[in-house]
Amino acid sequence: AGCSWGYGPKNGPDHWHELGFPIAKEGTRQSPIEIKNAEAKFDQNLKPLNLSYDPTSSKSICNTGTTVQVDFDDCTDRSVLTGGPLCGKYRLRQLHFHWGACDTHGSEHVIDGKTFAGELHLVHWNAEKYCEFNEALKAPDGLAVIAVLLKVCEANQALQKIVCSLECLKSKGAKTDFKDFSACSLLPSCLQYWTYPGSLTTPPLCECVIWLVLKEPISVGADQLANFRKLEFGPCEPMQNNYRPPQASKCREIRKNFE
Ligand SMILES: COc1ccc(C[C@H]2SC(=O)NC2=O)c(OC)c1
Ligand SMILES: [Zn+2]
Repeated sequence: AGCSWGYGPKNGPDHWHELGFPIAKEGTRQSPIEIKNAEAKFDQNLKPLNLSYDPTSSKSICNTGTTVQVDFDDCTDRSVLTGGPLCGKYRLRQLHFHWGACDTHGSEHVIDGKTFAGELHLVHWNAEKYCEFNEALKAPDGLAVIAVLLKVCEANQALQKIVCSLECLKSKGAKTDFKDFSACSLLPSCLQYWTYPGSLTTPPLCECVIWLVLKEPISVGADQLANFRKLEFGPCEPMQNNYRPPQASKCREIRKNFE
């Protein structure tokens, strides 16, 4: 088997199509994209996002080798997302981050030409319509991912519990208990969003995601973000720039629930 995908010069986003994921090049709804606010259409029928997260549903936090990820118990409807453009109940499965080598870039979505220092993804799947996550991956409405942009300014108290756990997650595969974490504490106060049909932003790049990109970023302290960069992809390879750049919009409609 060829070298596995990653974010390096030989196995990064520009190579994913030749590493077994042709959809990277041939797909019609690949993510992330650049969001141009003026071209997004206000849709009065878009409902507010309705999040009901049970903090006791958080289980563990791990270094996946490409990001740091908090996993939740998604066997029942303990933490769910409804509303927005969504039909049905989407269960929170995991949250993870993307960030840069420096504070000027690192986000996956780009807003009117502006890149952010990083991006938080809260991954949900349509457990009302599909029996299991892997089935949802094959469906155009299988997943709903909330994207929150990270801007470097004051430290973020809600992030601190994650930042403190990073020192024991340096190596790929490291994992530790992560109980009683309130995912909603990471969200900004304003939940206005852009929404568009897209994909996973890493292989297998399935075109199964309804994206919900929040307009309001959350803050992260410069030294908090510096701690993320101490994680490793692999031995002596600092985990940074683990983001895919924007992909062709291919005339997709982006809607927003604000004027
Ligand atoms: C095999 O299933 C997968 C594989 C990868 C991811 C993670 C991707 S998708 C995203 O939004 N950001 C990422 O890094 C995933 O997430 C739902 C599901
Ligand atoms: Zn992601």
